[in-house]
Order: sequence, then C-alpha cells, then structure tokens
Amino acid sequence: MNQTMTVPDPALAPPGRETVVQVTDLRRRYGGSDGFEAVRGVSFSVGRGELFALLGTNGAGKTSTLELVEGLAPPSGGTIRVFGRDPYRERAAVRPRTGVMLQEGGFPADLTVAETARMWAGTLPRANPVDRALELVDLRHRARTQVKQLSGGERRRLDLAMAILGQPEVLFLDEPTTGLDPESRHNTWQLVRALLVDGITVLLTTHYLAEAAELADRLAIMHRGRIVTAGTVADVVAAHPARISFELPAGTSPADLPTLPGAQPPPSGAAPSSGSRLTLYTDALQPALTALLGWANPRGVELGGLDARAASLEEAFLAVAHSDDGSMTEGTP
Ligand SMILES: Nc1ncnc2c1ncn2[C@@H]1O[C@H](COP(=O)(O)OP(=O)(O)OP(=O)(O)O)[C@@H](O)[C@H]1O
Repeated sequence: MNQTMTVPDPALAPPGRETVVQVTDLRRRYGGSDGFEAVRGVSFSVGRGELFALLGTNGAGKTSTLELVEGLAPPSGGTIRVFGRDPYRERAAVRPRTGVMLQEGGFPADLTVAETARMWAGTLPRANPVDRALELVDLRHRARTQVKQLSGGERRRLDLAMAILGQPEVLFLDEPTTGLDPESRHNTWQLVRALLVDGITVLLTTHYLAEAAELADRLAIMHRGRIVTAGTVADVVAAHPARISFELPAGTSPADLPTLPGAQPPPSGAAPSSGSRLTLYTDALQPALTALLGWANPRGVELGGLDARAASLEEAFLAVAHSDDGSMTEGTP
C-alpha cells in the first residue's frame, strides 16, 4: 500500500474555514477509573459550513464521542470546544446555538406531532415556525397524528425537524437516516445539503457509507475508541490499493503474468482470488493495467470480465474493521 501517503490531520479545520468544533485527545471512560474506555484519544475539528462524518464499526465509540461534543457528559480526558467554549461547563452559552438529534428522540408518545413541535419550540430562544419545520421533513400532513402512531422513519424525521427547529448554527446528528426508506433518506440528504449551503456546520454519525460519500466534506473512521483513518473521501480511499480482476483463460497460469507496477498484497478484508478469477492489487492502477494489457494483447490472451477500479470507501472501511489492534500504518492521522 501507499506507505508514504500522508493524510491531512483531522485535528485541523480546512484552511480558510473558521473552526466551529475542536476536539483534542478526547477520552471517555464508563464505570469509574477501572472502567471501560470507549473513547481513547480522539482528535478532529469541524469548520464552519462543513459536514464531518464519524463512521465506524459497532461499538467503535461514535455515539460516546458525539454525546461529549453535545455537552451531555464531561469527558474523562482531553478537551472539546464548540464556538471556542466548553459544551459541558458552558452549556448555557453553547446549547442555544446547537441542534441535536439523538439516536432515540424520546418525545412524549401521546402528544401529536404539532403539539410536540410547539412544546419544543417553547423551550427555544429563536424557533422557526413549526409548520415550516414539519414541511422541511415532509411531516406537515402528519401534524395531528400522535407520535406513538408514527412509523419508525417518520419518528426519525420528527427528530430531525426538532433538531433544526431552533435555527442552530451547528447540528449534531446521530444516525439521522437509520430506518428511513430510500426516498426519505434522499430527501434528508437534500435538506442537510441545503443547511450546509446556509453555512450550518454538521457533525454526524452514520453506518451508511453512501451517506458519508454523498454528504461529508471530511470523515473519520473509528475502531475500538480511536480514529484509524480520516480525511476527505478521496484521501481515505487513496490510502488503499486499486483492484484489477479478470478470468484467466484455460492453459494460462498466474505465474505467466508479468509483475505489475505498484503490486500490493490483498488488504485485510479485501476480495481474494477465487477459482480462475484473479484479483490483483496495485497502488499504480494505470501503469499496472497498461502492463497487463501489454502482456495479454500480443499473446491473444482474453482477460474475461476484466474489471479495474480504484478502492472504494467500503474497502477502506473493511480494512479498518479488520485491523486487529485498531491501528494502521497508512492513512493514520
Ligand atoms: N453507558 C455505558 N456504560 C458502559 N459502556 C457503554 C455505555 N455506553 C456505551 N458503552 C460502550 O462503549 C462502547 C462504544 O459505544 P458507542 O455507543 O459509543 O459506539 P458506537 O460507535 O456509537 O456504536 P454503534 O455503531 O453500535 O451505535 C461500546 O463498547 C459500548 O458497549
């Protein structure tokens, strides 16, 4: 792999953007000093109008991190600044400027959607009109429905409406589209994109790689309490080798093939060769493909089902998920 590849430090906001969220060496331990450390020295920053996505395996520490940034609990180590302030100690100053969507909204089940929104608006210093907020998440037609009668996806959209009701400058979204059907998910993405255009800053967690690829300016992949790799999607993907696969015709053996430029061993979690289908990895896709075709064409060898592609975010994620100790050599911030 690209051992020399350097990935931008996630602790630095992109040049030219004001830093809205700064997290430095964050730690969270549950159950006292002998307890389990779920967040183990996490650092990242989010610039104004930027969307930063936290991805990771189950139990990686995404929600534990997000809750600290939201100011719901004090960290056991490290510092967090939101608009330059401590979100836990200076909650009164930070909270009115933030919108929070937890994994479970927890709004009273017996209230209607409109009652919930009006009640929530009453707690906010500068709430948007309730109808407008419901309209944005396509719930206006459900205004008179009790929360307990909403589908799981509709509840998620209600949670989002409540998170944006107070005209926040920064939004914290914990798995905002889990349980949504594809159309609702795309509508949510559109809404989030519109908020970003308005200069709102977003920190979200997600299990949907497509969501991160669609929305994130930068992302971090966490594993066992640490950020293993971070950067733009292109940065993260570039730290992993490209793949060339094809069917080797009968009578030809892998030993007949030329050594490909930039050849790499299969990364952990990557698709292996199977049967007569060979899968080769390289960090120099174009020269490797040129060498392969330069060998095959003059010999009249047909490489059936030839497929050449750069690494995907999914491969980067799987490589992180398969990294045993949660630390990798390349792409490590
Ligand atoms: N209140 C708690 N007490 C003890 N351990 C906890 C508590 N909350 C979370 N944990 C543990 O901390 C680790 C990180 O959990 P967290 O919910 O932050 O992960 P996550 O990345 O959000 O996971 P998922 O993708 O499954 O939602 C897990 O091992 C979890 O069991």
